[in-house]
Amino acid sequence: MKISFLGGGNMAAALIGGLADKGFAGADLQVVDLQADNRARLTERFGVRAVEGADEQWLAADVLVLAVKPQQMKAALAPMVGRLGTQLVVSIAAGLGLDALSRWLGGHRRLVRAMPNTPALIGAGITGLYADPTVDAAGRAAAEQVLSAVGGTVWVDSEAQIDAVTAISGSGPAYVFHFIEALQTAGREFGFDEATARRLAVETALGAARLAAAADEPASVLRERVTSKGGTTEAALRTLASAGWHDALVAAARAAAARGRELGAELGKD
Ligand SMILES: NC(=O)C1=CN([C@@H]2O[C@H](COP(=O)(O)OP(=O)(O)OC[C@H]3O[C@@H](n4cnc5c(N)ncnc54)[C@H](O)[C@@H]3O)[C@@H](O)[C@H]2O)C=CC1
Ligand SMILES: O=C(O)[C@@H]1CCC=N1
Repeated sequence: MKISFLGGGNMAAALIGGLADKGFAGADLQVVDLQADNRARLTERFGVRAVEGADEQWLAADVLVLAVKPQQMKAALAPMVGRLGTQLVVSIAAGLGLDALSRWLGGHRRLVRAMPNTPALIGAGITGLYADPTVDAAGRAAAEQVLSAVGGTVWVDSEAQIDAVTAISGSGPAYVFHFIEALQTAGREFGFDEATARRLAVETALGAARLAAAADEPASVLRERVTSKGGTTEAALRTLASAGWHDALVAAARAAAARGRELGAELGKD
């Protein structure tokens, strides 16, 4: 399978790194990026061909991955109109709907929306996928193969659910990093040096996430098991409850989903 990337930024580099780890040869991967330094970095690291604009060789791939920012997408797709054949096009852009992408590609419908996340950089991503109903099983399998190079994959039942995936796992690493930042702040306040505060916070997040992944019980049961009656955790959780922490996170995810829909509506009307 030959894969070409439109945009060679953070997410494209993570995907290319994952594919290289899975045994994809540099010769089967290509990138278009406007920035010379991004092109040079990707060629040097992974041996991929990187060009400034979509030429025939770049287009002659089985899968084209759209990895530019949503605001850059329409202009980036314009040079491709009328030049696509049977390629599967996989967009990882937040918000942008299949109808807008298809229109900007001159009516191409062999399209999949995917929403990965930055842990893809270390092969620990999770990606939501939704295919245009016209995409066949082979097309779905190809999209899944690309994204599973960097972690798990989940197919969703409706396109709207891609905005929900964006809100939970696409943006989610930022919520977790914020949580780590807060625990680190507390660690520093207690007098630990930066490295120790960081280690205590990060290992806690990592260990708890691994335990949650391995356990049969829901997270609520695992939480209760940490919480001794009249103990320290109870005091901490009472403070979180009075600060509305749980509801704030749910509201944050709702805001992310709403922003995804808004981006789609704003940009997709062109
Ligand atoms: N950063 C994240 O956590 C996630 C991002 N996404 C989506 O991935 C997409 C890419 O995001 P990042 O990699 O973070 O952005 P980025 O800004 O790192 O990469 C975009 C790249 O596209 C290039 N570019 C811009 N216009 C171009 C054009 N007309 N032709 C060719 N190349 C062009 C830029 O030079 C840049 O290198 C976005 O649509 C975003 O919504 C999806 C999941 C997670
Ligand atoms: O913030 C964003 O719009 C992108 C999509 C998911 C994560 N980052």
